[in-house]
Amino acid sequence: MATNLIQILNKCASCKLIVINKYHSLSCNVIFIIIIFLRYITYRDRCTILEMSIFQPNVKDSVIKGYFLKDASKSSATERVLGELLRNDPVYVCSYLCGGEDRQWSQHLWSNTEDGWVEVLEKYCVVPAEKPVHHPSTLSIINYDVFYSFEDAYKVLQQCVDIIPESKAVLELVDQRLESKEKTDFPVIVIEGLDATGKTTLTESLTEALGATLLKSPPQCLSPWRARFDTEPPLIRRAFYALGNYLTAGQIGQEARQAPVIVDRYWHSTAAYAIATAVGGKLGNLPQAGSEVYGWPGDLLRPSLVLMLSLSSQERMRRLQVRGQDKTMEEEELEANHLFRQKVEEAYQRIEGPACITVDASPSPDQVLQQVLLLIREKCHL
Ligand SMILES: Nc1ncnc2c1ncn2[C@@H]1O[C@H](COP(=O)(O)OP(=O)(O)OP(=O)(O)O)[C@@H](O)[C@H]1O
Ligand SMILES: Nc1ccn([C@H]2C[C@H](O)[C@@H](COP(=O)(O)O)O2)c(=O)n1
Repeated sequence: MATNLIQILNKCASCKLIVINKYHSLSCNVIFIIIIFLRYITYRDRCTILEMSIFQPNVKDSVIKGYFLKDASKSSATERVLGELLRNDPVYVCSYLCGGEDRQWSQHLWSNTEDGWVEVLEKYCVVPAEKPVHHPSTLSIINYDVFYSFEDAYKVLQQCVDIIPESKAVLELVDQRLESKEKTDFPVIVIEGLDATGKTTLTESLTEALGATLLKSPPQCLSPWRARFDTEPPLIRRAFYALGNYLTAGQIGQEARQAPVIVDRYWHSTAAYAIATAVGGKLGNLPQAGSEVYGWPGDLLRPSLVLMLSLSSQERMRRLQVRGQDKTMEEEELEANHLFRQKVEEAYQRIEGPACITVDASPSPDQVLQQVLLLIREKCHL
């Protein structure tokens, strides 16, 4: 990362300013103001803004997300206005200067005093560093992209009530959720997979074949708010889906007293999409198999069996075209980004407690059904 910073700095010609803010700790209002302001000055003064993170190599939760602002103007207006905006908020502000005979870059920390932002005397040299073992995006997945307890996801939506009024309605529904026991009387079978792999087709035929109850995550009762939360940043969006799983878990607990339950998407989807989105770049950047990010939340009902439908990308694309429905943003991303699709599938396969079993979804609907019924009979003794 330090190398990246140096590469960026070396392309800079004059004094630069970096604003790093900790997304978790800043109120969303402040973040929006900063973004609007940055867009405004970018437009006016030809500043460049890059998303940026700082982190200690291989140290968990050390990633701090922020912005790198490359300010081409000679005036100090940018610093002044930013100083005003950030007066009362816990942000780190640093500037980078290139100087001396060796033209070395140095980092200068800024401090928020009664007289405004002032540079502290201490300064640090910017030097290249070894490539870290863990990709920085994997150091802050927990409780930012993936939530491992009801409480952690709930807290996020609670903090959003002022800026996203819909959160209140979601929290009210979640407050009335049914409690689920650890063990269910009848088997609970989850069907997972990328879009258009045949989940709806299979879950419907399975439900009929087994005389089961069909449930979904997120559950139907969250539908009015789903599109709203889909436009939010990952922290909020993923907390919404995490809470959806707890609502579905309550329904599973209730329904599995009377009959087997089939579930169309559950925790594997929530975690796999979130991890694949959070991890930038290549497949190898995913946290290694066995990492705690692939663990199951301790307080979420565990299904008896999780099956992941897998298809070649050509056949999946063909089915998407035949279906011809509107695509969600993430579906579009899947089409455009083969790498992302691979990362989602790989993350699915690494999730544990229970792990998913991959099913070849390319045969005819009836053949897939028969194959899955065999697996269910073998694993769940149904
Ligand atoms: N085994 C199959 N062989 C051929 N076509 C199939 C098969 N299963 C489903 N399809 C077709 O592929 C399309 C996508 O299937 P389906 O809607 O069941 O997928 P899905 O995984 O539920 O998608 P999404 O997650 O986007 O809702 C549909 O047009 C469906 O009729
Ligand atoms: N339990 C779930 C279900 C869905 N999601 C997210 C992951 C994708 O962004 C999208 C896919 O859903 P679909 O378009 O197939 O309805 O929803 C999740 O995070 N958790």
